[in-house]
Amino acid sequence: MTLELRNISKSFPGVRALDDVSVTFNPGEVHALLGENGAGKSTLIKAICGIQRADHGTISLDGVPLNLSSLKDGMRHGITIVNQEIQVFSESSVAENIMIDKLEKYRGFGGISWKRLNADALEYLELVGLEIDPETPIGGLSAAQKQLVQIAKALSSKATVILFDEPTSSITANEVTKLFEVIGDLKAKGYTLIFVSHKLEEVLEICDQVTVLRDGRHVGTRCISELDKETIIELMIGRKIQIENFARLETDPDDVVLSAKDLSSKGLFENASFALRRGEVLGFYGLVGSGRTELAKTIIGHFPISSGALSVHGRDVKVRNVADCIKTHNIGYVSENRKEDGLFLDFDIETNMTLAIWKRIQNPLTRAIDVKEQRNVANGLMRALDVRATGIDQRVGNLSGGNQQKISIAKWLAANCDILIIDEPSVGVDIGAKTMIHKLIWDLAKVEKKSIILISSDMPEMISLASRILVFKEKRITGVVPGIAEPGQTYDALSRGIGRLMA
Ligand SMILES: Nc1ncnc2c1ncn2[C@@H]1O[C@H](COP(=O)(O)OP(=O)(O)OP(=O)(O)O)[C@@H](O)[C@H]1O
Repeated sequence: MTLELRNISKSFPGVRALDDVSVTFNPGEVHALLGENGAGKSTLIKAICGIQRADHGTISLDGVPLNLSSLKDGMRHGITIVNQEIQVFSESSVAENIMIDKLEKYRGFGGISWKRLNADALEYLELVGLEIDPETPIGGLSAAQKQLVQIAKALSSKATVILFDEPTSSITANEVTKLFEVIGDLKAKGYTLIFVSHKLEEVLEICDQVTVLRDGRHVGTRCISELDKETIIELMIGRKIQIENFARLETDPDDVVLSAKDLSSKGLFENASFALRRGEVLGFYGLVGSGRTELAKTIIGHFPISSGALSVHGRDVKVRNVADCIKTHNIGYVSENRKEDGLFLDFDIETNMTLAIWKRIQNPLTRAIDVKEQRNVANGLMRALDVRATGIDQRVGNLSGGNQQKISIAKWLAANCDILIIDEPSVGVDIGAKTMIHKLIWDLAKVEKKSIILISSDMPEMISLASRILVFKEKRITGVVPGIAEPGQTYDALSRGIGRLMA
C-alpha cells in the first residue's frame, strides 16, 4: 500500500522536531529514513505507527486518511514496527508472541487450541526462514531471532507497512545477511518497507529510495542509484566530513596499567588474561554474551571475581564496587546500556555531564558546587561533542538517542580517568558524531596517554581504532589480532582473522 505523509509537523517545548514533512512510501520498495541524531526520524516513525500524534498534517494509506491514536490502532491499519528494543513477552512461547493479539481466534469450548495456534505460527516462522519449534520459550532466542519473530508477528497481523528501526544494531554479520534476505522477500511481495539506520553501507545495499531529514525538515528524497556514501553524508549534515585513518599508537609493552591473569567470574567468562598498556586502545571484540562486557563489568566491580587476579598499576586489587572503581582506581566505564545505568534521564544535561566530578568542583568546606565551573565543563563538552539540544539545562530524557549517547560519553570524559572502558560507543550515533567520538577516543590515548578498553561489535569501528583486538567467543578469549595501523595489515585480512577466531 502507498503510505503518504503530507505536511507533518510536531513540536516539543523549545524544539520543532518535524517541520512540514511530506514523503511518499511506495509498496515494493525499501525506503531509508536518514538523518543526524535529533533530525526527527523517531518522531516521524512514532507518528506513522500511531505511538505519538503529529500536531499538523495528514497520513494516508492508499489515499484513505488515517487518524491513529495508538500503536495498536496503527497495527489494526496494517502498520507495524520492528525495533531494536525488542518487545517480547520473554516467559511465553514463540507462537504465543506471534499470536498474542489473535488468541480469541483460537478459543473454542475447551479453551485455546494450542495445536492450531502452533501450526499457524509455524507457517509464519517458515515465511521468515526461522527454523525453530513454535513452542520454544522466546526468552532464550538471540536478538536476531527475536527480530524475525517480530516480522513473523507483523505478517500474521496482515501488516502491509513495516518499519525497521535500526534493526542491525545488535546482530551479527551472518544474521544481517539473513535479515536482508527476508526484507528482500517482503519487498518482492509488495510490502511497503521503511528502514531507519545510521549504517550507510547497509542503506546502499538494500534500499531503493532514501529520504533525508535535517533539523526536522525534509531535505530530499532520492533514488539510491543517484547516491553514494559521500553524497548521503552531505545531504544529512550539509557538509563533507573527513573519515580519519588513525595512525599507530606507540606503546611500551612493559608500561602496563591494568592486567588480568586467568581471571574468571563464574558463569560469565573464564580464564581471561590480558595486559592494557598506557596510551593504548585495546579492543574487546565479540558477540553480545561472548563474555566481553561481562569481563569489563567484573573489572569495575559489578560482578565478583571467582578466580584469578586483576591488577592495576602492578598491584593486585579487589575492586569492591563501581564507586570504588572510579574513586580508588580512577577507572571509568561508559555503559552500553545508557538508559539503565548510564544516565539519569530526569535530570538535565549539565547535571549528568558533571556527575562524576562533583567532588572535584565542590568547595571542600561548604560542599557547595562551583556552579560557574560546572557550567563551563558542561558547555565545553557540549561543543566538543556537538550535542544537539536546547541548552545544558535540557532534560536528558527528551534528547534523541544519539545525543543521549554523547552525554554518557561526556560524563566520563569530564572525569578525566586514567583508564576508560567504553562499551559500544557508537550504537545509534550518526556518522558525523561517530567520526567525532572516534577521534576523541584516539586523542585520549595518543595525546593524553589514557588507556582505553574499547568494546564493540562494529567490525569497521574496531579495526580502525584498536591497537590490538582481543576476540571473545563463548566466554573465553580465543586470540588477539593486531590493529590496522600496524605495518602490512589490511582491513580484509584483519576481518578474516577475527572471523576465524570467532568460528
Ligand atoms: N518527548 C520529547 N520532549 C522534548 N523533546 C523531544 C521529545 N522527543 C523528541 N524530542 C526532540 O525532538 C528532536 C527530534 O528527536 P528524534 O528522537 O525524532 O530524533 P532522531 O532523528 O530519531 O535522532 P536519533 O538518531 O538520535 O535517534 C530532538 O531535538 C529531540 O531532543
